Formats: sequence, C-alpha cells, structure tokens
Amino acid sequence: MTVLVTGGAGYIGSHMVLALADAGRETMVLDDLSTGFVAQVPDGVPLVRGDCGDEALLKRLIREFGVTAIVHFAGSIVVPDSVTNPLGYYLNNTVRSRALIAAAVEGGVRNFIFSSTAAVYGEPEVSPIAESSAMQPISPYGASKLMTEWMLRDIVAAHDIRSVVLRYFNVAGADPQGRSGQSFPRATHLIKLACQAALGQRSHLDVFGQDYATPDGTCVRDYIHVSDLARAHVLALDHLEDGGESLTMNCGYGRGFSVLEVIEAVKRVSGVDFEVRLAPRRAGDPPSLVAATDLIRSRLGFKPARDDLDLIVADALRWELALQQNAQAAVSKREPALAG
Ligand SMILES: NC(=O)c1ccc[n+]([C@@H]2O[C@H](COP(=O)([O-])OP(=O)(O)OC[C@H]3O[C@@H](n4cnc5c(N)ncnc54)[C@H](O)[C@@H]3O)[C@@H](O)[C@H]2O)c1
Ligand SMILES: O=c1ccn([C@@H]2O[C@H](COP(=O)(O)OP(=O)(O)O[C@H]3O[C@H](CO)[C@H](O)[C@H](O)[C@H]3O)[C@@H](O)[C@H]2O)c(=O)[nH]1
Repeated sequence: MTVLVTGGAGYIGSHMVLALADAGRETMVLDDLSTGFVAQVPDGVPLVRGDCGDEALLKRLIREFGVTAIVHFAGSIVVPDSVTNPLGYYLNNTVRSRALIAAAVEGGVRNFIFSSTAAVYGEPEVSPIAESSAMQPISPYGASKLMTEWMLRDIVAAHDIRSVVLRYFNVAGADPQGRSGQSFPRATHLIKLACQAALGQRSHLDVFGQDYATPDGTCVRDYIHVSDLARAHVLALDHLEDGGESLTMNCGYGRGFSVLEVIEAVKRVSGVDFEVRLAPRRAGDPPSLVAATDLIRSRLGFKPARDDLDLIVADALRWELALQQNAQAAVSKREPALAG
C-alpha cells in the first residue's frame, strides 16, 4: 500500500509527503531534483532521483515498492516560461505524464491523483469558475496540463484505474510546523517574492500590469494555503481507496485578492514598507482566477483550516526567514538513490 509521490521533493509535493507521513501512510518519492530539494523529503521516506517519464524505471519502482497509488506533482510550473519554451512544457507536463500513466496501468496501480491548474480555464468570463466552465488555456502551461487531463479521462474510461484531478488555484504559505516551504531560489510566485522584498533580499517588487478589468486594475487570484491543499489530496486518496468514482475538482477558497491587496498583506504582516514598482503586464496572465469550491466541499468534505491571507503570508514569511537564516536549509543532507 505504498503511495508514490512524483515531485515529492518540490514545494507542494513535499507538503503531501508530510501529510501522508503524518497519517501513517507508506510513501516514496520520485523526483529529478530539477527544482526540488533532497532536504525537503522527510528522513525515512525513500527518495529515488529519476524522471517521471522513464517508463521502465516506473514499472520497476511500482513492483519493488508495492505501489498502489500515485500522486503526480512532477512538472514545470512557470506560466511565462511556458510561453517562451512550449516544447519543454509539453515534454515535461504532457509527454512524461503519458509514460507515467502507462506504467501505472501496466503495473496495476488503481488510484491516480493529478496536479492540474486553474490555468486550464484561460480567461473565464464568469467568476467564480465552476469545473464545468469552458477550458480555453491561454498559455502552453495550461494547455500542457489540460492535455494530461484529457489523457487521464480517456485512460480511466478504457482501463482499470480511477483518478482525481485537482485544479489548484494559487498555492502559497508553508508548513505551519516549519518543516517545508517554497524553497526554489528562482521561484516567481507573488507571495514568495513579496516576502523576499520585505526581508530585504530584493530591492523592490514589480507589479505586472495595472490596467486589467479588475477592481484596482491588478490581477486577482484565489490563494490557497499549501497545507490545506495537501489535506485535500489526502481526502482525494481516501475517496479513491474507498472505491469512489473519478472526479475533477477545483482547489481554492472561493475568494480572490488583487496583487495590490497581497502586497498590503505582506507589508502589514512583516511591518516592512518595501518599494513597489509598476511594471508592464507579464505574458500569459489572466486578469482574474477565483475558484467555485462547492464540488470539493461536497464530494470530499473539504473544509479549509487556514483560509486567511494574513495567516498564509505569516507562514510564507516565517519559511523565507528560516531559509535566510540557514542558507543550508535547502542543501542536500543525504544522497538519494540513483535510478538505474
Ligand atoms: N504552485 C502553484 O501555485 C501551482 C498551481 C497550480 C498547479 N500546480 C502544480 O503543482 C505541481 C507541483 O508544483 P510546485 O509548486 O510544487 O512546483 P515545484 O517546482 O516545487 O515541484 C515540482 C517538482 O517536480 C520535480 N520534477 C520536475 N520535472 C520532473 C520530472 N520530469 N521527473 C521527476 N521530477 C520532476 C521537481 O524537481 C520538483 O521537485 C506541478 O505539477 C504544478 O503544475 C502548482
Ligand atoms: O513579482 C511579481 C510576481 C507576480 N505578480 C503577479 O501576481 C499574480 C500571481 O502570480 P504568480 O506568479 O504568483 O502565480 P500565477 O497566477 O502566475 O500562477 C500560479 O497559479 C497558476 C494557477 O492559477 C498556475 O498553476 C501556476 O503554476 C502557478 O505558478 C499574477 O498576476 C502576476 O502577474 C506580480 O505582479 N509581481
């Protein structure tokens, strides 16, 4: 009954590994460490360094570790990068997911959870966004994830495997116990960058676009605490293991904050009035993304525990400070097993 977590050395995946370990579940991680860190995988959880698109490796791991469920976080995640490097995004998010799912089918893995994204909706006209809304991604990132959703839908219909697809909105914050957080130094996420500005690691923060059709002209996003998101995955796994049907659900809180509101929150929580500069729009950014959350609440009984922007910011800030105080925090403490 081992749960294989791809991308488990990354930001969200590491919180899922913690949630599974806290629940007493057998877990293992497959990660190529392109943006993840060995130190983010708890001691005692096997970590294999390898590619989630390596079908032969996957088949071997499924057999050797007795894998019964896969939670698939591994992928490339930066929307503007996907605009300049679409081939890389379709390879890592779509082609490699196909190989992983093929290994799962062949290896008899019955339960599969996939990290999708609000970016599959593109620029929706109605807010909050229901799962039944039109899917018209405006970035290769969103399209690469949508293609994987479609593959899963068809594979679930044809084979003995069920899936939960979770479409995350904007994930932020850090483990309240301080065990993990967003550690990638070149991360592009607003809350992390604003925390870095508050801690003096950046001279200023850019606001990308002030002429969107939103209340204050800056983009609106639905920020969900990473620990709540991890709990949603545990509920999704319970649902599948109890024989529940395949589902596709939004993961958010159902309310949005603008870029300027987030900056205010970071200034309020940190007590630091860092410099903010107005900058041009960033490629691939939809004006507003806010989740309709009825489905996940009713089907999984999901109840957020940390739905509070200041709390999210406080946890993110504490993690950023810990990284700053211990520059070694994100450096390997032990060597992973090598694939092959
Ligand atoms: N962060 C967000 O706000 C957000 C929003 C929506 C969806 N998501 C999705 O959640 C998932 C996790 O995102 P994250 O924020 O934790 O990013 P992350 O970059 O911290 O984690 C991704 C992990 O996958 C690993 N990885 C990448 N390609 C791999 C490959 N081919 N084989 C093995 N490992 C590989 C990386 O080393 C990293 O540890 C992604 O699929 C992303 O698309 C994230
Ligand atoms: O320095 C910055 C960084 C970001 N922003 C703005 O803040 C908002 C949020 O940007 P993030 O980079 O934090 O997050 P995104 O909305 O671009 O994307 C995130 O959420 C998406 C789903 O909504 C995807 O899944 C993606 O993987 C994940 O990074 C955007 O309007 C962006 O333009 C700024 O103004 N300045």
